[in-house]
Amino acid sequence: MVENTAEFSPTPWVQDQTKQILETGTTEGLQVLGSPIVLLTLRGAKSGRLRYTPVMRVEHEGRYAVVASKGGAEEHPVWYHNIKAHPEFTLQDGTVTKEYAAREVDGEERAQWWERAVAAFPSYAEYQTKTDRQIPVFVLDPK
Ligand SMILES: C[C@H](OP(=O)(O)OC[C@@H](O)[C@@H](O)[C@@H](O)Cn1c2nc(=O)[nH]c(=O)c-2cc2ccc(O)cc21)C(=O)N[C@@H](CCC(=O)N[C@@H](CCC(=O)O)C(=O)O)C(=O)O
Repeated sequence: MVENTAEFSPTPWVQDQTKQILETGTTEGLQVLGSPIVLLTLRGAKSGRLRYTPVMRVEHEGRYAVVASKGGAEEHPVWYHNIKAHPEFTLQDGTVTKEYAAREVDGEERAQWWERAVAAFPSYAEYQTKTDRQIPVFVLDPK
């Protein structure tokens, strides 16, 4: 089945940022509260459809972290399940799109990447105070 595009988020502001990335060809200049973002293209856990999912840019030496914060909501974002079901996907940073393999991290490795995530987007620390849910962190290794 040839897919020429993925689906957009039903959330208007998220859809707008995604469309801006596709129209300009870059994530450059797009921010949330002053911090840069990147664009994931994930495969739905149940539908198998491709879905554009922008997240904050957390990068260190060519690897990225993706934080399933959903603003500190009580439940994980739905896309958390998409990554668990299909951990290999593309991430676009600037004009560059590459394949990564994601793995959920815990313990010392999670602590290290959580520190990097909060440095990149300080609101993550506030989101974690809003919920008893431990906000999942995925590390993306280049394929
Ligand atoms: C509303 C729902 O959203 P969600 O997946 O819960 O994700 C909520 C948000 O996290 C998501 O919009 C993020 O992109 C928001 N967001 C961030 N969200 C974060 O959690 N962390 C971030 O760092 C982050 C940064 C960010 C930056 C820019 C921006 O525009 C948005 C940003 C959604 O998109 N539902 C769709 C898709 C549902 C889906 O993926 N279905 C799966 C099944 C999933 C299952 O197994 O249940 C399928 O297709 O098979 C729908 O209802 O049609």
